[in-house]
Amino acid sequence: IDLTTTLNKLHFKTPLMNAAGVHCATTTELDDLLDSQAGGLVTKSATLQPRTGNPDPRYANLPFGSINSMGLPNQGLDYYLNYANATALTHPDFPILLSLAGQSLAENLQMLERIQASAFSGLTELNLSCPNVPGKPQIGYDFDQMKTILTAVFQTFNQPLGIKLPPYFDLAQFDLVADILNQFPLAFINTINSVGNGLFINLETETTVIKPKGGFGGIGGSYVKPVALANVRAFRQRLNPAIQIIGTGGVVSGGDLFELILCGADVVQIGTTLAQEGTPAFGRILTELERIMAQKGYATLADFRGNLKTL
Ligand SMILES: C=Cc1c(C(=O)O)[nH]c(=O)[nH]c1=O
Repeated sequence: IDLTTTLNKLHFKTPLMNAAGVHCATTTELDDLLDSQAGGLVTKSATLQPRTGNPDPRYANLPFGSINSMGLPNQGLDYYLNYANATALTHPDFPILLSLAGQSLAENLQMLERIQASAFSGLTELNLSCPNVPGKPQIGYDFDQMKTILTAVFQTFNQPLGIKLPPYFDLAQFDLVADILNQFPLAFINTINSVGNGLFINLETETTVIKPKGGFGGIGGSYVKPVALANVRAFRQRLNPAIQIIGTGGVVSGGDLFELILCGADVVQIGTTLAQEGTPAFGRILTELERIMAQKGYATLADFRGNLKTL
């Protein structure tokens, strides 16, 4: 069984990695990912300066997933850029993605210029879908702003770039967003980010379970797998084949991983499952995938990638 895959110029030994924001905010967490069976890693979405984020409790595990309103806590771009450049020396072939979530176009352009001026040779993921910074609407739902940002970004940045998208729930929106994205030389899209602004209640105490934003937060885990499958499938059907897809959302088992690849994902990320199970989740899920591939007679991921059949 050959589990290798590529994303732009990066070669992945396995198609599974962390989702930005989970187990990737500090060098300790990032080194943990390096030593795991993950095929690559992505750093916590960065802003130019460090941020402490929203007040606790800002994350909760739920019966079928998780809710979070972290508020973009991170160590600042230079911390992650330095980690990426140091790791490239010790692990030259390990794929590293830098995630950015600037709070303005100017901040995103400043960060891209700093990355471009550095020795960084990995992939950059521009997060257009953070649902948890109070007062900041998700760029991914403002199509004019998304177009403006992508135009400016591609005038500034000449390294491979992908974007992290929020989930969409309407076929006309898939058409509209894909039409915008197909106008740009994107290396990849990553879909989906958490399903924004859900609410979970503690029935006993009649309270919310997280503090920020009155308890509203991004939903992840099994709850969102049908949404992730649909978004990967819809964009694979609509996007220029040169734009690859990272599939994220609701992956708990090897079967879930298989399904996202069947919808067209080139690489798959886990967030909630990694938060709950730790890095052993990578080996468990990959072993389950290999068993399914062997049972079905598939030797490589390309044997079934994107081959979902309809009735
Ligand atoms: C970058 C901020 C994000 C956050 C956050 O830091 O609150 N949570 C998410 O579920 N997705 C995000 O994109």
